[in-house]
Amino acid sequence: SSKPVLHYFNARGRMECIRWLLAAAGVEFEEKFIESPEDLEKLRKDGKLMFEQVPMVEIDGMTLVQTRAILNYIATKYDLSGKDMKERALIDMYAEGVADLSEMMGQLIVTPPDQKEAKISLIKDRAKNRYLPAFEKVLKSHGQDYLVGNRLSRVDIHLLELLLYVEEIDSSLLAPFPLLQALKSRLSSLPNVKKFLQPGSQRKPPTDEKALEEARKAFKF
Ligand SMILES: N[C@@H](CCC(=O)N[C@@H](CS(=O)(=O)O)C(=O)NCC(=O)O)C(=O)O
Repeated sequence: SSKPVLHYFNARGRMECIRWLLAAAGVEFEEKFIESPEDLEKLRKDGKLMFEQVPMVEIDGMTLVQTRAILNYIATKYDLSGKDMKERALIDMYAEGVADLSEMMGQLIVTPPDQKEAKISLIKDRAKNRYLPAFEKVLKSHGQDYLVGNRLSRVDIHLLELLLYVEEIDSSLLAPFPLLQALKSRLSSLPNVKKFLQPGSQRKPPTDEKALEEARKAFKF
């Protein structure tokens, strides 16, 4: 089928931002879930995983791995990476900031219980005092509806995804940031995003111990 095919386990992990970007671009995609070590081994043996790892996306005749490379390809293809070099530089800069906080949050699920509390308070501190203020300031600086170039780009989608994760941890964290709250509701009502936010879409729930167990089984970590 001409639809992209996403290979990953049935959870958020590193693939969720790719699901978000495709959905926001209005691109239908298929998913092949890795549910056992054999599933992963087969992909490896078939030479589909350049670094023996997933996420892997089959798109336009290519077998892409490396999350950022996949995101870059999708963003460029669907005109979500700015109109020129300077917009692209801002988009990349902001997207890396989103990725840094997302990475901290993504590690929570594999943080030993005795370190979880400390990790959560560090994440809340970074969100409240470093990352969210930085994005609020960008919106305040230009008064536009999107972070870059006054039109939708990949970083709006990445930030929306992050804001939802921040709220999952502590819904009061967005309270000091009215422009981020407004961005969140504007983006959430874009038709493609609204659809992805509905129950029954390919958006994944928070990773619970069960999903982690599944991944551990398949990845033997
Ligand atoms: N830099 C890679 C890292 C990918 C990665 O570490 N994948 C893990 C799975 S997960 O961390 O995304 O859940 C993997 O395949 N691990 C198996 C292995 O490295 O042998 C990316 O961004 O895609």
